[in-house]
Amino acid sequence: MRLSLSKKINILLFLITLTGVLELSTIYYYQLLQKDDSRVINLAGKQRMLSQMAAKYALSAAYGDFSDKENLAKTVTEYELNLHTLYKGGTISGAKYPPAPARMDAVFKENISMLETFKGSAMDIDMVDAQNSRLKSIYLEESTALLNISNRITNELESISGYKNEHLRVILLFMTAAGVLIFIFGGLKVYNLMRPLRTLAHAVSKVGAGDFSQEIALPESNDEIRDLASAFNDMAHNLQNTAVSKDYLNGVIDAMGDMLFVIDIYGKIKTVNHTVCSILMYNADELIGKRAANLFSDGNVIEEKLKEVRILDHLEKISRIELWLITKSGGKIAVQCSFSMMKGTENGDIVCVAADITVRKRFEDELRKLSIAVEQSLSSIIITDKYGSIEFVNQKFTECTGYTLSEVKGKNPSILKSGKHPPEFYKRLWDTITAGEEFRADVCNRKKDGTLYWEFLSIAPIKDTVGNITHFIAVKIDDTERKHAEERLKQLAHFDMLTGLPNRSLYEDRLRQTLLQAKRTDFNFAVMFLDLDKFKFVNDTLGHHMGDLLLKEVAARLRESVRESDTVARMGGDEFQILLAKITKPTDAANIAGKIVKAMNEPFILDGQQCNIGVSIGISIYPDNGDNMEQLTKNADMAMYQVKEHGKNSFKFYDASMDVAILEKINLEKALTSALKNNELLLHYQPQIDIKNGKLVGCEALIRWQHPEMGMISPVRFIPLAEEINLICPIGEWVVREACAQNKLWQQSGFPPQRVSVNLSAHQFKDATLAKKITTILEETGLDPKYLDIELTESGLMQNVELSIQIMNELRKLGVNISIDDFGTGYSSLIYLKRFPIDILKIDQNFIRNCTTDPSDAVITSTIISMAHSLNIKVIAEGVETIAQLELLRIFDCDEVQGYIFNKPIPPEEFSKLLEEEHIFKLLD
Ligand SMILES: Nc1nc2c(ncn2[C@@H]2O[C@@H]3COP(=O)(O)O[C@H]4[C@@H](O)[C@H](n5cnc6c(=O)[nH]c(N)nc65)O[C@@H]4COP(=O)(O)O[C@H]3[C@H]2O)c(=O)[nH]1
Repeated sequence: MRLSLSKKINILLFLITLTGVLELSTIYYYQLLQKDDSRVINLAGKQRMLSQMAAKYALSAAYGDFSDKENLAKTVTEYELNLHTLYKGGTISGAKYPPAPARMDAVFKENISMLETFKGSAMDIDMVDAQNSRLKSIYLEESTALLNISNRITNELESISGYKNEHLRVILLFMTAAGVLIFIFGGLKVYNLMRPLRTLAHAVSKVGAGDFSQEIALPESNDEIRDLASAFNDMAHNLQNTAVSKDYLNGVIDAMGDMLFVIDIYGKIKTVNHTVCSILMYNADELIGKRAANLFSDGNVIEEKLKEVRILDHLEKISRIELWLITKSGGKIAVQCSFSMMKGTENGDIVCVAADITVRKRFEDELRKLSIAVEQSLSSIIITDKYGSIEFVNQKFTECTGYTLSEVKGKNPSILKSGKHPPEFYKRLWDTITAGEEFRADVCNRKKDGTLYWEFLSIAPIKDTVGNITHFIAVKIDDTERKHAEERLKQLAHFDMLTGLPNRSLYEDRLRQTLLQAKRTDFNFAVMFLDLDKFKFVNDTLGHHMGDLLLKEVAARLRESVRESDTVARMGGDEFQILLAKITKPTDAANIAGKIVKAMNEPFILDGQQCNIGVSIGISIYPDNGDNMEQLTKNADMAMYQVKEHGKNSFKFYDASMDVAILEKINLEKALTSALKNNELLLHYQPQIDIKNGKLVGCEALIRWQHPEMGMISPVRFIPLAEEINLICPIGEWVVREACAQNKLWQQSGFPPQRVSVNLSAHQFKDATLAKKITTILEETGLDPKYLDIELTESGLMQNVELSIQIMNELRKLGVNISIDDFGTGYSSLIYLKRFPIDILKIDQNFIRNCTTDPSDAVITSTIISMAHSLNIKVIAEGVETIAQLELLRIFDCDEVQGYIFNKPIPPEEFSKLLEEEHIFKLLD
C-alpha cells in the first residue's frame, strides 16, 4: 500500500498531538480528583474531630455537665450530615462531595448504625445519673467506637485517595513514556526520510558539477522520495545521453584534426585546440590574447573576414577562405578557414576552423604542373577510358595527326590505324595492357591527311587505389626520323653501298636460312666464292673511281647471270659470293659459273675506257661439300684458291683432295690445345686516345700466339679455330685474367689508372656464369672493375638477346664497362641498342678506312656517332690510319680513337714506356 509522505507526517503529528492531549487531560483529571479527595479527606478528618467532640460532650454529660448538651446535639447532627454526604455524596456549604466507593458501604453502614446507637444513648443523657458508672462506660464505649470508626473511615478514604493518586501517576508515567517513544519513533522516521534526500542532494550537486554518471539506489519506501529518486535517475541518464560535459567537449575539440580558434569581438584569440599548438608550434598561453590577424600572412584579410562574418551572422552562413598561417618558426602553412558566429553566446565570439591544405595545395600545384607538362609535352598523349574510348589528347597529338580533341573524343585510337601491322599486333597490345602491363612498340600510324608516320608508342594502364584499370595513357614519340635512320642504317648494314648488292651479313643470313630449309626439305644448293682477276691492277692504274665503276658493272652482270631467288653478295674489295638457292645437280652450278666467267670476260666500258678482267670461282655443294655455313664457305674459298693457283679465270668444284689444308688445320688445333699450358699465348696492347687532348685513356688487349716453329700467329687465324674446338672459353678467361693483372701492375707501378679493353667471343657470352667468373678474376687480381672494359660483337649479342642482356646487366652491376665492337657490320638495330646497357660503341674499322673516300661510310660513321651520343654512349673509332680520318672523326665529334696512326698493338713492356713518358699523342694542329 502506498503511504504518501504527507500522510506519514500527518500520522506522526496526530500521534504526537494525541499523546500530548491525553497527558494533559490526565493531569487535569488528576488535579480534579485530588481536589475532591482532599475535600473528602478533610471532611472525613472533620468527622474524626466531630466524633472526638461528641465523645467529649457525652463524657461531660456522663459526668453531669450538661452544658454542652446542645453542642452535643449540634455536633451529632453535623456528624450525621457529614456522614451521609461522605457516604452518598452531596453538597455542603457549596462544596460538592462524590459518593464513597462501593467497597466502603459496610463501614459507612456500620458508622451509621454506631451513630444511631450513640444518638439513642445521647437522647437519654438527662436521665443519666451522674454517678451511673454503667452509663459512663456506655458513653465512653460508644463515643470511642464512633471515634474509631470515624478514624477508620478517614484512613480508608486517605488510602483510597493515595491509591488513586498512585494509579494516576502510573498512567501519567506510562503516557509520558508513550509520548517519548512516539517522539523517538517519529525522529527515526524523519531520519529515515531524510537519508535518501541527503543522497539525492549529494547526487544533484554532482550533476550540477557536470558529472552525469550519477545513479542513486531507490529507497524501499513507496513514497514521493522514491518518486524523486527515480525521477532524478531518469534525469541524470537523459542528461548523460543528451548533454556533453566541458571536458568531453574539450576532448572532442582537441581531437579534431583541424585547427580551431575562438576569436572574441576584439579580434583576439580566446581559445585554441591542441592541433593549433602542434602545427603552429606555440603553447596555448602564447596564443591566447594575441590578435588572430597576426598569425596569418595577410592580417587585413582576416580582419575584413571577421567583420563580414559578424554582418552576415543573421544569414547563418559559414564563410570560407584560403589563407596562409605562419608558424612560430616562420614557416607557412596553407589553410582553408571557415568562420562562423558562435551560437548561444551574446559576446560575439567567432569560431574559426582552419584545415591544413598544404598537401592538397602541393598536390594541386603538382597537378597543375603535370597538366601543363602534358599539354605542352613534345610527345603525343592520348588518355582513353578502360574501353579504349578517347577522353583526352594533347596539343602535340593534334599537331602530329591533324585531329583535334573534339574530333577524336569518344572515338577509338584505331582511327589512326595504318594497316601496316597485322591483327596479332593489336591483339598483343590489348592483351598486354588489359593484363595491367605496359606495352611498348614502334607503330606506324596514319594522319588525318592519310600520310603514314612512325612513332614509338608506350601504353600504360592507369589503376585506381584497389588496382582496377580505369584508363589507359598512351605516350607517343614521333619516331619517323629515327625509323628512317634505322631503315637507312639497316640498308647500310645489309647492303653494299657501292654495288647495292647484299653485304656479308645479309648474305650469311640468307645462307643460314637456306641451310635450315635444305636440311628440312632436303634439297641441294651451291655456294660460289668469286675473286676478280686483275681488279687490283685496274684499281691501281685507273684509280679508285674506275675501280668503283668496274665493281658496279661486275655486280650488275653477276645479278643478270643468276635467278631472282639466288643471292649475289659483295663481301668486300673485289670478293663476291653467290648463293645458288636450289640446284638439282652440280652441273646446274657449273652452267651458271661458266656463264659468269663468260660475262666477266666481256670487256667493260668504263667512262669510255675499255678494260678486261677475269674471275676465279670456287664452288661447294650442299650437302656433299659441307653441311654448315663455315664449311661450305671455306671449301668454296679453297676451291677458288685452287683456281687462282691453276691459272685463274675459271671455276672449280671443291674436291676432298684439296684438303691438304685440313691437315694443317688439324695440326693447328693440336698446337692450340697445348698453347695455353705451354705459355705460348701473350697479350699486346694498343693505346686508345682521347680525341680532344691526345691523352692516353685506355688500351685494347689483343691476343698473340707465339708458336715455337710457326712464329707469331694472328688471332684472325686461331680465334675462329679456338671457337670451333671449344677452346675459346679457357683462352678467353686467360685473356681477361692476364689483362686485369697487367693493368693492376701498371697501377701499382704508379702509372695513372686507365681502362683495359678485352675482346670476348660470342661463345663466351653464352655462358650464364660469365659474370661470376669475371668477378672472381677481378677479386683475384684486385683490379677495380671500372678499369675493365668488355668488348662484345653485335652479332655475338644477337645470338641470344635475353641472356646477353642479363649478363650485361650483371657485368654492369659489377661496375665493368661494356663496349660493342665492330658496330655497323651486324644488325645495327637501334631498338636493341636501347635495350643493351652499353657504355662504349666501337665503330668498325671498315667504315673508318673508307670514311674519307666513301661518302656513304662517312654518313654511317657520323650517324652512328650522333645516335650513340643521343643514347649517352661513348664512341671509339678503331683502325684510324690517316690524318684525314682523324680530322673527320673530330668533326663528327667522336670521343676516342685507336689505330696504327698512333700505335700498333705493342707488348706490355713497350706500353709501359708510353705510360712512363706520360705520352701525349700528337693530334692535328
Ligand atoms: N688495318 C688496321 N688494323 C688495325 C688498326 N688498328 C688496330 N688494328 C687491328 O684491328 C684489330 C682490332 O681488333 P678487333 O676488331 O677486336 O678484332 C680482333 C678480335 O676480333 C680478335 N681478337 C684479338 N684478340 C682477341 C682476344 O683476346 N679474344 C678474342 N675473342 N678475340 C680476339 O682478333 C681480331 C684481330 O685482332 P688483331 O689481328 O690484333 O687486329 C686488331 C688490331 O691490330 C689500324 O689502324 N689498321
